[in-house]
Amino acid sequence: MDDANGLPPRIGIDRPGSFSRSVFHERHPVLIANLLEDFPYPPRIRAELEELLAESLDGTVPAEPPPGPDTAAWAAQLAPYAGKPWNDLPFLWAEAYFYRRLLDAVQYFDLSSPWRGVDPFAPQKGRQHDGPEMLRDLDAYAALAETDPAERRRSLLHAALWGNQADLGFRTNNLQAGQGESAGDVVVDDSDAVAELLDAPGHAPVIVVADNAGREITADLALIDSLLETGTTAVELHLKADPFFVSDATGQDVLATLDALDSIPNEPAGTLATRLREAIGTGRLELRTHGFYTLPSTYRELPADLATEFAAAKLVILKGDLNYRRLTGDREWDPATPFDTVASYFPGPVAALRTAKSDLAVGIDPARLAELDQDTPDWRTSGTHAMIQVRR
Ligand SMILES: O=P(O)(O)OC[C@@]1(O)O[C@H](CO)[C@@H](O)[C@@H]1O
Repeated sequence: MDDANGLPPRIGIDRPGSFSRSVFHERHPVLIANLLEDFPYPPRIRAELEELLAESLDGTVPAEPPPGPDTAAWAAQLAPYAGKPWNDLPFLWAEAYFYRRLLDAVQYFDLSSPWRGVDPFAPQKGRQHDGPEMLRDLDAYAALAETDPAERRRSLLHAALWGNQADLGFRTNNLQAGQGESAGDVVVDDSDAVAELLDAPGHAPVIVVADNAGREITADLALIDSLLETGTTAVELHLKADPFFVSDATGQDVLATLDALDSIPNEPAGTLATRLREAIGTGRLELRTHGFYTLPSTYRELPADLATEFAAAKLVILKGDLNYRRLTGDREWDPATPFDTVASYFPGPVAALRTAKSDLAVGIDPARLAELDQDTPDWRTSGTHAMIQVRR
């Protein structure tokens, strides 16, 4: 246990052979190479990206916060880490800081730059919109049209779960083409508890904290439409304010998804887009964002305004691996630790929907854990195993 707070130590990036270290040493070089291929960046930006990569592999953290609208928040974040080797940083903190510095390198917040506001990951996200996998997802969606609404909601909950497999940061150098494109093994499935919470009386909103753009946000939007159809009064969809972790969804990405749904020759997809636009127009679906989501903080450090909203919600649905890491603090938990215990501090009922893509796991039955570790040793990081976990 970590002395200071009675929690396990935070996962680091220093251990040779660890997944977290491979993200920096194997995945990030590919990520930077992809950016340099996708954009005709000028020499200054190219150099900044390469310098950031080199610094993150064996440099130290500078004291100056990156300039931009969130400089004050980053100044506070940097205080304990300035001057330290990147190698000594907690994984979650280091990754969030890497993505923030990447935005700085591509002049995303620079008011005097023509590159201001250009999402460096837009080409990668956009390629998902009319790809064969998306078309297949939407055919599967269309096939649900005649299903009973409660049954459809259940199917769409699982579609939203597996949509998380389509994370582009993860695909940078993990999945081979054709691998991991279908539902795999749901290690924990608390979907009945999700349904009970959704069907509880009352008009409090359901909050969906989004993860990735493309196929995942498409599945999330289909789920949200189904929530609104089955009695949920209002839904808030919480998005990233700025590009983050390659494919994390912003408001811009939601709009691009609605346009993509309209342009695909699939009638149920088109009518889904129409209903979603109406729901946004009437306020039943509210698109939201908050600076918290692009900081390295965990959900234990929720700002007061978000904590109040979460406490008042009927249910908060946290999508994806990064939200799971933030919920659990990205710590070296014994995987058998009950989810209820780990998430006990959360201000209201919470459901985590996540495909496992990092070393972290909690709430796993010990017998099942032994079986998984024996039969599929890479189950925690391969994206082939998933969980729906609930704390009421
Ligand atoms: O939140 P997501 O999209 O499900 O996953 C985020 C992710 O790609 O980022 C980390 C490595 O970059 C991994 O923990 C995880 O696989």
